[in-house]
Amino acid sequence: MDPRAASADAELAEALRAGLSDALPPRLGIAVSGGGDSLALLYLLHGVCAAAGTYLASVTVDHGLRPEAAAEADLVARHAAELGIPHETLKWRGWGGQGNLQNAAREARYTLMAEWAARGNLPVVALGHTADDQAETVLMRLARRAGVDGLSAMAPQSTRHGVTWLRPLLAVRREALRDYLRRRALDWVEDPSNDDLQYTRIQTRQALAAFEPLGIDADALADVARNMAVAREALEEQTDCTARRILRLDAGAVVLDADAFHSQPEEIRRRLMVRALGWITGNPYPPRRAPVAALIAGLAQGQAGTLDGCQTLLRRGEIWVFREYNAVRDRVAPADHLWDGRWRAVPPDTFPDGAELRALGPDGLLQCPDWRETGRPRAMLLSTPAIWQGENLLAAPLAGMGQKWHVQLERGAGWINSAPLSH
Ligand SMILES: Nc1ncnc2c1ncn2[C@@H]1O[C@H](COP(=O)(O)OP(=O)(O)OP(=O)(O)O)[C@@H](O)[C@H]1O
Repeated sequence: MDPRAASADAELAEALRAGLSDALPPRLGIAVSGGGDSLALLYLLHGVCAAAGTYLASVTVDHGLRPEAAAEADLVARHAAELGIPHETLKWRGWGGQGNLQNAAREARYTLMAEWAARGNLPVVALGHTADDQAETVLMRLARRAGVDGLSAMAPQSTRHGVTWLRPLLAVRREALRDYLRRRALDWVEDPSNDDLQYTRIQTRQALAAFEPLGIDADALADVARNMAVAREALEEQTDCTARRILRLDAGAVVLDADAFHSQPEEIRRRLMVRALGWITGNPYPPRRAPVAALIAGLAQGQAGTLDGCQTLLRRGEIWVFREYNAVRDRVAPADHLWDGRWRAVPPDTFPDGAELRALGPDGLLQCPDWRETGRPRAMLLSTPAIWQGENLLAAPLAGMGQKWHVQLERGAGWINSAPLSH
């Protein structure tokens, strides 16, 4: 091999090792679309895994959206066979013609691949995202006016559907991977949608080329993402520390010391509020910045507010964030089922026939003479879980009625804070 090619190969292997940072797991999966990035990763990882004694298995999802898809999956299968790597093709035929096709295909792809990984006992799966993908993601996030989190773009390691996804090529340019394949005379698939301007990612790719003369190239934007990821980690750590000091959980609500909260920097206040809302609703997507800022500004003036199915109010120097009654008033579940995605009832002995979980509401609260002794705001108690039999209130444990019943939160404090908190 000529020395320049050998040194390009060595550089790539080194970049991959740096991208893997941690030791390889004993069993690793790899998702290969047949495109240049993931095919090069297949060959690169084959070498690294063989040296490390790691078992490697590969997968391709055939979305059935293009006539060539099956042949492309076969191409990957042949490459894998050549290397002695097990390969499986998973077929997706679930497109119902509704909504955004790219999003539906991606969601289905990750679900299918996670199921494959679970079946094959592969807790970690590698993906072929490159510095170019990262840069395009940063640009697309700019269009959405992202902050530090959004501009951190894709993480080198993330968990989804119970699988750890690795992106060891995030610092490697797409072209370097194609050169690697060309040096080996290996064919890859060019996705024909690359020429199709209707997809934002493709438009972004082309816009990036226009920025290059200004020094805003893929390497620069991938660096921005890394810088933002470091800043994000510091902000999260600061949010953790602050939460441990000024936040407590009470009966499914989040309670914050108001003075301490308002003396925090704006970004920490925002993160605390977003965590509180997310812990209550279970929604992994944070609300937009502007309404969160408005909610916090309102609280500083002593005003109650609502956002994302939650309510906030200020009472005796504390900010209460809790489920909004209107968001759960129509939610009904059999008493032995989960209610509002997070509550479970525990009966004194067995569940009575026809017992249901519903919000306590104003009528129920009238039947709880001791509710004031709980120290909880009235508005908050309205949305707490109560056990009903028709119109008959059997118990409202969080409002001090029917003490033999209990209600338990399924969602642990870990959702809001790494520190153990009581509820
Ligand atoms: N059909 C597929 N089968 C297996 N793996 C795939 C498939 N499509 C994509 N991948 C994996 O995902 C990586 C990223 O692919 P691509 O950039 O096309 O996906 P995306 O949809 O743009 O991004 P993301 O999947 O992160 O949302 C590939 O390098 C490959 O590892």
